[in-house]
Amino acid sequence: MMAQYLAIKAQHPHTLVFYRMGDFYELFYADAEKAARLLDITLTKRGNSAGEPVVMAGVPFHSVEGYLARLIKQGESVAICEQVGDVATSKGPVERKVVRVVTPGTLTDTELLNDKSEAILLAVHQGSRHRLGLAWLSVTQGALQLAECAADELEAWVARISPSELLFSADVTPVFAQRLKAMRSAASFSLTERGEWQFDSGLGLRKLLEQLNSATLAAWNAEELVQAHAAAAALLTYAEHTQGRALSHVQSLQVQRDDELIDLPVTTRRNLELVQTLRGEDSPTLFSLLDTCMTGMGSRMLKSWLLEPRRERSQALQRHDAIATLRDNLWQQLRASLKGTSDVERITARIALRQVRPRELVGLKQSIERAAQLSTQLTVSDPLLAEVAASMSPPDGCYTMLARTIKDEPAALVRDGGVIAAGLDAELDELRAIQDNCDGFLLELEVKERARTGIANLRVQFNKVHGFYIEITQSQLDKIPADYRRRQTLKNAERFITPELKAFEDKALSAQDRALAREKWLYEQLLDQLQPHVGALTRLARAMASLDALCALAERSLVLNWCRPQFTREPGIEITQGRHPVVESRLAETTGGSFIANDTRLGPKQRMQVITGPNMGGKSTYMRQVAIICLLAAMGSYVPAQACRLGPMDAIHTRIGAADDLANAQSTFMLEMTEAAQILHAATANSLVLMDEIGRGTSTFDGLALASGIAAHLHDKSQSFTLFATHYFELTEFPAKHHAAVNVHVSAAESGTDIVFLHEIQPGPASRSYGIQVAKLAGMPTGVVNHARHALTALENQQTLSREQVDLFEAPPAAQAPMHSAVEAAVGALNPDAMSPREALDALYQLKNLQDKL
Ligand SMILES: Nc1ncnc2c1ncn2[C@@H]1O[C@H](COP(=O)(O)OP(=O)(O)OP(=O)(O)O)[C@@H](O)[C@H]1O
Repeated sequence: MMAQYLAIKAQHPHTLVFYRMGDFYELFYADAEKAARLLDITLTKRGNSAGEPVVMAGVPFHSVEGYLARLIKQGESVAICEQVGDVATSKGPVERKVVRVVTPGTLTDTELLNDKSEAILLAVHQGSRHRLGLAWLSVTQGALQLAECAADELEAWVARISPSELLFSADVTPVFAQRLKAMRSAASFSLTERGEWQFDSGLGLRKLLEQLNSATLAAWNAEELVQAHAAAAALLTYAEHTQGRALSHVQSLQVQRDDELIDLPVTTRRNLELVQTLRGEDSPTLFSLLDTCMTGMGSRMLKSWLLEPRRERSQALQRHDAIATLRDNLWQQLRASLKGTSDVERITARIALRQVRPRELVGLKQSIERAAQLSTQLTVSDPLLAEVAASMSPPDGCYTMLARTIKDEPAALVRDGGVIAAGLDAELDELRAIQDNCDGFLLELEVKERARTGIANLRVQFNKVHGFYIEITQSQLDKIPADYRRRQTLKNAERFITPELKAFEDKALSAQDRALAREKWLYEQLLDQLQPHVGALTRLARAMASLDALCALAERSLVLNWCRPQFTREPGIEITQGRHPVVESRLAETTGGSFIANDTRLGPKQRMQVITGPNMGGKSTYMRQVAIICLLAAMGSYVPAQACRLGPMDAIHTRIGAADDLANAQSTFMLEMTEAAQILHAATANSLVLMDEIGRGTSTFDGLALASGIAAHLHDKSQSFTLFATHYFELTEFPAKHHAAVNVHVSAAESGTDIVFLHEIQPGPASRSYGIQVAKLAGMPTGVVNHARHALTALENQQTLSREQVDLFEAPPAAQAPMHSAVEAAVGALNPDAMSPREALDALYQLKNLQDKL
């Protein structure tokens, strides 16, 4: 047996092998030690193999899901090795085989998956010329996605795709491998290395065509993406390897191009608390507020809309139209029908993978019935809803097939029997009848034997271990007939069997085994018959999910009093009485206070607001609310405002104070500057940029100087729509010299030495900063507050005396032409890809000459 185990283990060296032995999955040697540590289970030693005791640990098979979940959460993968041979006929150890490999990115078990998020498997191929190929999919969703990007964009892509597991080739460069590891520690996905031969673009193209059952990828615009094909090869090979079969349900492909989506960098997702709070919790976030979906698939769809808003706005417009239609009462009826529907998307994937459980099929049957009901409720002219209704008409015959085949309340597992409905199969019905007649036969036999032996308390019974028997108490033993054979002795009784009872037992037990085998066979038949419907069921699932997400948005818009946004061709952001939805609902829940709504006007002539005002005044809230409103509109939702008109948008960038990133050895200031630099490089005239107190991580002068430089760059070069909150009063002079910038401030009122926040955005700069009043509010000891007041007066007096007029915004003197500019210009003109080795050598000599002349 150990030889068999070691052969299997050799094929799965990096995976924990769960080796089935009777009612347990056993782990051996290093696997056992690791599992004992991770799962806190007992390590034992048994027997001997190659002169050493075998170290092992085991988990009971019926509770394996819980253990798997814990291991996967810790980033481990597990190969499930089952007995596939027949125990009765096997000589030596029963044949065993790895039937599937459970890994973080390829989970399909409902128990192991989070309802509201996908487990995504991503393969990254390091191609030539700094191009990377990406391919990803969620096995339970069956939608393949491809993309190619420049090498330096990988972090942003990975952050957006948010994989649970990332595959990379064994031959990537060490620097690339290092980058992947850095990303892993930031986002906690597992990294899986695969043989380089699996990242083959020819293989990828073949596999994609096979999967899509097509002769070309032209229809998907994916023909040229050779690097992505290579990634797809590794992705599909690995996914098939883990499932132990081809993924027949993966029938759709989508190519993502980086200029199609509104760029939401990692920092933006974090700072806007889209799906996680800054503390890493699931709520309160924008998503937790939005997600009132009735089904897990609806929630997942909604999340993908939120995190992947498109620049092109026709889809968002369609959703706005659909929400407008649903708001007329329809949403309530529809949600009532959606309530309690099963996760058709995941069930369908599990049908394709032949892992589906009987009760899931009952759920599917009921959901198909609901879908039919929903599509009749959806007789509206709205194009998107009409499309949803059309996709929801159930595949022909599917419902009847399920209804005829599966019992209404089947057992949890096929191996337990009691799954297939009566009346489907005559043979099964007959085998079941034999078992059902059992009770009657036993009663009859009991009466007969009592009469024959004259033993009044004689009992005929059955138990799983000993089978059928006649039980006679000690005192009556002298009355037993000659044909009674002893089966078992108890303290006060003996158990016997007779030839007649034995014959019945054989028949009944074999009927039970045969019925079970027949049920398994019929179940497999059903899975075969369901396979052709997988495509239609996937469409139905996606339609239901979209409808659920749209209904949730309609419900939110009514309950939270949101309005329909308008899109304009002209650039600009015009929000009337906008609110921050999460802060607003938190306020209502906690203090019952009402949120102060604010207007925002940004356009070509007024691109930047310099925002000042006291701490706690509401600057961050205001800036975030603008970004959230833009994002909600772009995803197709209504928005928390009275009115809203938005021009085109390509990105939302945010630089908002963050804690030290100790894991990556970056100080607060370094992080602040890195993030700001990234924004300055990426932002365009159609981007929204939020800058919150930039420069505060260093000395006042350095910080102020940097902040003014950054503001000038955003105003003059990027020309982005910018909200720039600052505590540097000097910056309120910025708008005087920059025509497209204005001062606004959050209002506060003083009463005596205290301060009252009004949270209103008003034109003009703030008059002062109220830092000391806020510290007092925060419970700072009176001594410290008095000391600070005194020190502040002294500082202010000193500054007035020595104030020299410094023009912060004066353009720097034209930088002297650097010594090597001619060399730089020549280097800039080179195109290495287009040069022959000879030309490259000549160019090198020319450069050397140039430098000598300088
Ligand atoms: N418009 C508003 N209406 C009602 N309450 C608000 C509003 N804006 C902010 N608040 C409340 O004030 C608190 C502080 O807001 P916020 O963090 O935006 O202030 P801030 O000006 O950015 O402060 P700091 O400068 O210290 O970062 C919020 O948590 C919220 O409770």
